[in-house]
Amino acid sequence: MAIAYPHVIRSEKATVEASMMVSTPPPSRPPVFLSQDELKKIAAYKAVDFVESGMVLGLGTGSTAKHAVDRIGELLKQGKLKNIIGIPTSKMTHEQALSLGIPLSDLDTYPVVDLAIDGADEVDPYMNLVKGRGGSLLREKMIEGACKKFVVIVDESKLVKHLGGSGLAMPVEIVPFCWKFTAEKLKLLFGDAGCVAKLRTFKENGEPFVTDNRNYIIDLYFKKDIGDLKAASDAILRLTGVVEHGMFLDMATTVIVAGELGVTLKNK
Ligand SMILES: O=C[C@H](O)[C@H](O)[C@H](O)COP(=O)(O)O
Repeated sequence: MAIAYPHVIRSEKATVEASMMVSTPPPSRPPVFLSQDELKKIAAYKAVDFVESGMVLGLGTGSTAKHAVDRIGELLKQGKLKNIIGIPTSKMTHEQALSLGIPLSDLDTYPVVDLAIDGADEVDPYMNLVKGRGGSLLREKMIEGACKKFVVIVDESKLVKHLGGSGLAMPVEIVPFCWKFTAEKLKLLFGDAGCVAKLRTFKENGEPFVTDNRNYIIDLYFKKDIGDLKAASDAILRLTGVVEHGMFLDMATTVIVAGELGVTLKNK
């Protein structure tokens, strides 16, 4: 069930409704228009409610997870959280957490993580995810795979009927050696789904995007549903040259979705 925000109006439809209200008496409290970033922040703050003092925390990467890390830093500063150990899922989050004074460690020292909070690029109805459009999928999968609880935070734009359904990238991290060869193999794996495989590059100079682990990313785009996700995952991982892919199957334990009607929590 959705937890509604009081006096919130969002979306084009709601904006029209709000503009029609001009000639009517103003409501006792004015409507609030929430941006996508504000929705991300709402989901992130809700997830931080699950954090308790003494926890070892997986710290996610991306614009949504950034709000959660900021919030954890704030609560530590206020003394409302104590003895937290953060395990960052990227160099970027590492820098952010350091700047906030969050004590950091790694999986070598803490092989079991109490809770991870992270965003996602797509979430299907079974809580399977696409991640890695920011390029951090390998460290994310290692850390989130070691968690007792993995809370995913998204705004409602991330919900899809099936993975790949947004028409946007499904990232695969590969070694740079003979990347064209690996990209071609990936494309051929999903020929039936009308797959396009593209090396991720920087728009400015066309240079390949390099991950925190010094690898490349091949972005897969599907015209059709790829079907059996477990079979797809196994097939990708069997290719020599592939390091990891961005499908996070059966890993999320909670998904928090912030939308125009409120926040929904789905647990496994
Ligand atoms: O590599 C990036 C991560 O998987 C992010 O968690 C994911 O791309 C979602 O990012 P955002 O919250 O910025 O949409």
